[in-house]
Order: sequence, then structure tokens, then C-alpha cells
Amino acid sequence: MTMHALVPSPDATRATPAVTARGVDKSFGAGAARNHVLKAIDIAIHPGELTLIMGPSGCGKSTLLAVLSGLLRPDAGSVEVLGTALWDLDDDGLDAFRLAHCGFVFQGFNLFGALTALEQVMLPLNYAGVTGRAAVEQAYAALCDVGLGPQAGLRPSELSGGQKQRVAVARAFVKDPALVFADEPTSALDKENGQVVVGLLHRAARERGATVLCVTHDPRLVAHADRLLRMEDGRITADGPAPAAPSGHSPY
Ligand SMILES: Nc1ncnc2c1ncn2[C@@H]1O[C@H](COP(=O)(O)OP(=O)(O)OP(=O)(O)O)[C@@H](O)[C@H]1O
Repeated sequence: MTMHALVPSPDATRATPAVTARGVDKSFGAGAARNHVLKAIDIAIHPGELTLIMGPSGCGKSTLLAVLSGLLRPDAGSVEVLGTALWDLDDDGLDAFRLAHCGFVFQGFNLFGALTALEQVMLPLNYAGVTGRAAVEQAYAALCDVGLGPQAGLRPSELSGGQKQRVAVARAFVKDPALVFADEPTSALDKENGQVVVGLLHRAARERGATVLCVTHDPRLVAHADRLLRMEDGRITADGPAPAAPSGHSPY
């Protein structure tokens, strides 16, 4: 027996993928204006890992995230998430699936102007049937996790950009979802708050076994990730372990 056979490959020790995409294609527009954004993408994303998607502006990162998370229907290909063929579901089925399993942090944060931070974070709990005192306590705890306990009663117009981003992060994490899809979750954050959000992403994957897929331009995230996918012009051009930070150097 060779030494080789004694050492399992990293793939052999990984759990079944939580997200598997095959031949995913997506274009916007038609005719001469057609923009071919995703080009026959095959990818498997694993639970217990923080996976980053990086690449130049406009290469298709957010579009890929939307297709993998049930927000945008591809033109061709299949996406299986937690054993469910996502794009075989009808709209109600997709809504129910996302509600049950997914947490989202969007660019722009998608907060409701009339709701306080606490009410924004309570929303996914209420949809899941958690109401009253239990919902208040869970939502408040999630806000405290991102350092926003004192701002629980404020509305978006009274919050800074970074505070709004942290409300969106608390809302994504409050239900302990099996899957977290995050688009630029640290873009508005300073060093200290960036560290808080990176810690949440990291812990969700490592401690809860969540599948965390994150689009980012932020090089500070790389040292905390398990895997780095690079995209260019609608394709995955590199896929491997995220490089560790040089010793003694923390990007945060
Ligand atoms: N709803 C849409 N309708 C038409 N074109 C779109 C739509 N969404 C995205 N696109 C186009 O698809 C391409 C990829 O956009 P996408 O947002 O996926 O890129 P990205 O890599 O996430 O960019 P960035 O890093 O700047 O956020 C761009 O050319 C964009 O203009």
C-alpha cells in the first residue's frame, strides 16, 4: 500500500455538497444586446465551509449567487440544494424553501423604512411561526451578536450604512439557517465591525455546519475562508483552498 492511499483526499472527507449546480447558463437581453452572464457553470458547495466568490466587477458573481439561492431562474442547467431540485419548484415552493433554509445578506441591505431594527430581524422569525416574546428575545440576541443592542429601536433612516448592514446580517442569521447567501456583507464596515461579521460567517460554517457562500471584493475575508472560487467572464476560473494570512498578520 502506498502512503498515498492512507491519506484521504480533502474531497473524500467532505460531506455531501449542500448546493450542486450543473451546466448553469444565464443571459440577460436578446439579439445583439444579449449579455451572456453565466456560461455552463458546474459547482458543488459544501456544508461546514465558508466559500468566497471573487472576481472583477460584472463577471457574474451576484447573478450566480441569485441562481444558486433560488432568486433568479437560470436559462439552462440544474441547481440542487439540500437534495431538492430548486428550479423544479413553483414560486410558492421556492418561497417556502428559502424561508425554511436560507438566510440572505443583499447588497443595499433590503431593509423596510418603517420598521425598527428589532422588527426587521423579527420578520423571518414571524414568517417561521415564532412570535411574541420568543421572537423579541431571539431578534434582540441576534442584534446584540452584531453589536446593535442599543440601536434595536431605530429605523433605517436613523442608522449608519454600517449599522444597516449589520441589521441585515442579524436578520440573515437569526433563524440559524442551513444556508447563508451573502453579497458583499462587509462592504460598509470598518475594521472592528468587519471582524464581527466575518466571525459570524465563520462560526456559522465551522460550529453549526452551515453552508456559507459569500460574494466579496474584500481581501480581508480571504484569510477566514475555507475555499475561494474565482470568476471571470461568466466562468469559474480557479477553485481552491483560501490562502492563509502570513503568520503574525491579521487582515482584520
Ligand atoms: N437584472 C438584470 N438585467 C440585465 N442585466 C443584468 C441584470 N443583473 C445583472 N445584469 C448584468 O449581468 C452582468 C453581471 O452582473 P453581476 O451583478 O452578476 O456581476 P458581479 O460580478 O456581481 O458585479 P459586481 O462585483 O460589480 O457586483 C453585468 O453585465 C450586469 O449588467
